[in-house]
Amino acid sequence: MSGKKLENLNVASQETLITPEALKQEMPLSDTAAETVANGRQAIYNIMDGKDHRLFIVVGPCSIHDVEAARDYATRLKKLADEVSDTLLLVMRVYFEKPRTTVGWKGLINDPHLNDTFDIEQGLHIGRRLLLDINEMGLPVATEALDPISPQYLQDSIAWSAIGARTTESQTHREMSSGLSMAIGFKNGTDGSLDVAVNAMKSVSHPHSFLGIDQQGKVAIIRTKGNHYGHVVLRGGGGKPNYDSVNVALCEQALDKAGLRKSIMVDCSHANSNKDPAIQPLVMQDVTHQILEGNQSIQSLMVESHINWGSQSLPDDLADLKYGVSVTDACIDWETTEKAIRDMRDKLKEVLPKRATSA
Ligand SMILES: O=C[C@H](O)[C@H](O)COP(=O)(O)O
Ligand SMILES: C=C(OP(=O)(O)O)C(=O)O
Repeated sequence: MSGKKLENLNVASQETLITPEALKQEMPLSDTAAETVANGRQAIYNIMDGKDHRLFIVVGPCSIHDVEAARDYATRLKKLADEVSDTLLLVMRVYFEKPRTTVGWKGLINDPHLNDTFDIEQGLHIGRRLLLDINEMGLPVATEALDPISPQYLQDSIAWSAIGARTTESQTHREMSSGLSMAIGFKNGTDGSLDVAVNAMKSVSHPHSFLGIDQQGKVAIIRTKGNHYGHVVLRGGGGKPNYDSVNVALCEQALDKAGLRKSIMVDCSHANSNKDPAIQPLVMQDVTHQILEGNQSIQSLMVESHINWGSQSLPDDLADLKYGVSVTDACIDWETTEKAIRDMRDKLKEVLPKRATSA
């Protein structure tokens, strides 16, 4: 046997993490919270199957960095969700894992103290506590499934998941999604390509076998049944939006050709807003107009919204952080969110119950 060290040459250290089972024993879902998750998932399935006339809207901060502000936001959103529930199903965007173009803060689970200490075990605890509390309020939750291990710790409390533009083409993420227990939205690529999302939907509906971990944290072969509730998320890309009626029609054609469900989510942010939050309400208005004009395939929207407008860089002294302002992409503020959602509800209230979806 060679004495040469050949592995882990670039690994600085390794630590064993709490198991998914132990975290869930410490922080179990209450009956009320479990009901919120199950009802939220079923309502989304019903919308996608054309059995529920409502639109679902994934709305909330680009990322969660302050759990108190997230609870404040959830309390406001729950009130609004109840008010518009005859027309819109509001699901709170609770994103803990941020895919970065190059480097940057990777979210609350990876670095919960926002200071490069990467206390992932604490991040899982803080994240799970928040998910339980929001579900306890009766508000269903949406997140991005980025890390292939973390779902075993958190996905029992999630009603809808996204695969991001940077990972829709990744086999690992498609395999994982084929086993997730909720509807999954696949973003088009950052260059605007739709093919990657269409291919992801094909892949995810099939069973897969791959490496993962079980509830005891042991490496396992995971064998999945396939997920039949994949759908496309149009987020724009390559410097161009794709929420307009021409791009939506092209997307419908591509889905039709591939024999896939014609269920489209429009992401009002990212390349569809050129990352300018002021554009998001305009995208919402455009989508409303498309539905009034007879569109049948847009079943959901995504909106990046926080308590206060815009974004901030992480300051050297965290005491300088502004309350309720995103530390990743810029968001619309709460007043604008309420207004845009109420406008949408008022305009679609009579029309949606009469709409025959094509999904
Ligand atoms: O939604 C958030 C960002 O658009 C995404 O995580 C990429 O961020 P970055 O380009 O700032 O790294
Ligand atoms: C990273 C995100 O979006 P995208 O994958 O579309 O860039 C997001 O929604 O937070």
